[in-house]
Amino acid sequence: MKRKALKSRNNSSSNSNRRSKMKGSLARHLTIQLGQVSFMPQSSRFHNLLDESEPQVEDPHLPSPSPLNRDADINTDDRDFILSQDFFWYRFTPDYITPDVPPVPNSLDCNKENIPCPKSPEKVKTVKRKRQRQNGTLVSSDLSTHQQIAELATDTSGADEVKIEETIATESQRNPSYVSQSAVALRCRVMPPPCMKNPYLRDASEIDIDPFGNRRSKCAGFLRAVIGGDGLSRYRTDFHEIEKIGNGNFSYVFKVLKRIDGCMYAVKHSTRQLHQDAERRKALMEVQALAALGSHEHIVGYNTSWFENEQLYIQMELCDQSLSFSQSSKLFTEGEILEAMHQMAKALQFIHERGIAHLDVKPDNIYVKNGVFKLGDFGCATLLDRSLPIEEGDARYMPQEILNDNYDYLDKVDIFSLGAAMYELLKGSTLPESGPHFLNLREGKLPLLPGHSLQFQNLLKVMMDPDPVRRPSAKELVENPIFDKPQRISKSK
Ligand SMILES: Nc1ncnc2c1ncn2[C@@H]1O[C@H](COP(=O)(O)OP(=O)(O)OP(=O)(O)O)[C@@H](O)[C@H]1O
Ligand SMILES: [Mg+2]
Repeated sequence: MKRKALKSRNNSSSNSNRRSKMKGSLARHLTIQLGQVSFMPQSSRFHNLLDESEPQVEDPHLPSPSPLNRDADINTDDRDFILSQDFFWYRFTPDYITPDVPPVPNSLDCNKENIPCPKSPEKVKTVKRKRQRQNGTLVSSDLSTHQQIAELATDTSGADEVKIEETIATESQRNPSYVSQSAVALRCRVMPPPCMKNPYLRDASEIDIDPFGNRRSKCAGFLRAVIGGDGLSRYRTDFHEIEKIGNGNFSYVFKVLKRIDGCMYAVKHSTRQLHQDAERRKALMEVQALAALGSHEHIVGYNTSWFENEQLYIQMELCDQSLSFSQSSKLFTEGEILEAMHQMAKALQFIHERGIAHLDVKPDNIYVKNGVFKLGDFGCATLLDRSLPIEEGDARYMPQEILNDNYDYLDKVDIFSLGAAMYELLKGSTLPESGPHFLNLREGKLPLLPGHSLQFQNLLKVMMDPDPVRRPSAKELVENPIFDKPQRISKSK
């Protein structure tokens, strides 16, 4: 093991030559390993870091440098360099750190049995210390020769203390096939890139955030937040969090700006860590259902999902609000409710035709976006053929047969729930969770709602029939003549 400290830039000429050689080697190596790397001429301590973290001996496995790289060698000899932030950004995001692919063997190599397999990088012990800067030179008295030292903080003018990070690396971590551990640690300290403005969005300029604010003033907060279980956060890396827009029994939902495309999304993540495999598999069913369904106008759009810190994150289309009373400041008109019901019936027809039941249809899980209704929260979705576990949704919207563990007509469970949800919206107050009114609703006894059309109420009554067979299918519902006449959809009641 060997110990190195950051060097000042006034090195002897022999050191300088050695460094130049190393830079050439490094440039070639990084170009090969990481693809396109942009070099920006600039004096920087990043350069020193890279000097220190790379091997000094050229790797015989590496292909010869391309003419382009040779040029880079020649042109870079006399200068200091900083790898652009994009380099760290795109290449050192943890999700993208993969062992370097060993050189592709040609036909002559096929018989070689001892081509080394890439090993996973070992964990490094990281120690943070504060060091005194004296006359512009770092004091490094207490470091062993086996430690690599990287100066990680920007030296702000006038500051006489800088944070440095000492990464204690074993020789095996210095395998040139990998992104160096120091660089990965450095990635933790690099600020997020600015949020991009999407020029194709007509109202992009109205985004009410300072896209660079995160870099200017909240860096410290970001750094603290970003360091999770594995030290890095895909959520923080890829998204700028705007605000919390909802929370269910199991999840928080945030409005976020995706940095790379400049668009707004909703990201939902589980409230607690999912330690057990079974829990994770259960949680995954939601995204698997969404992904299998694909895109539909009346189903919330799904983008991607990932596990982070033992929580499942789901990126999806951002909607304006849900139909729950807690979120909407106004009561809905009968025309709006009819329209919502028609659109939800189309969503149910779509998912039932694909053999899936939602099992948690309720106003909280129906979202509105630009006047279009969308079914969301597929956390209870299951297969109609009962080949998957069944977890019933909110009891207020469940029919009697589900409460009796009869799962023969799961598609009709959704029809009952939709009827109950629409009845609730028409009535203007939440349905009971138990008691006589709860039982009456399950026996088909719906108190009449004065001021609303009988035709609509009769339809709700048949949707909530105690006998699932007598309830209409989603397809029949979509084709009900009640939706034929042009609906007057007033904005508010
Ligand atoms: N894509 C979205 N766009 C806008 N708001 C959303 C979106 N997804 C969820 N929400 C809001 O977050 C709330 C909670 O989301 P969701 O219902 O998916 O979480 P949950 O924990 O599974 O809920 P539940 O308690 O119903 O099981 C929703 O009621 C809605 O208000
Ligand atoms: Mg929900």
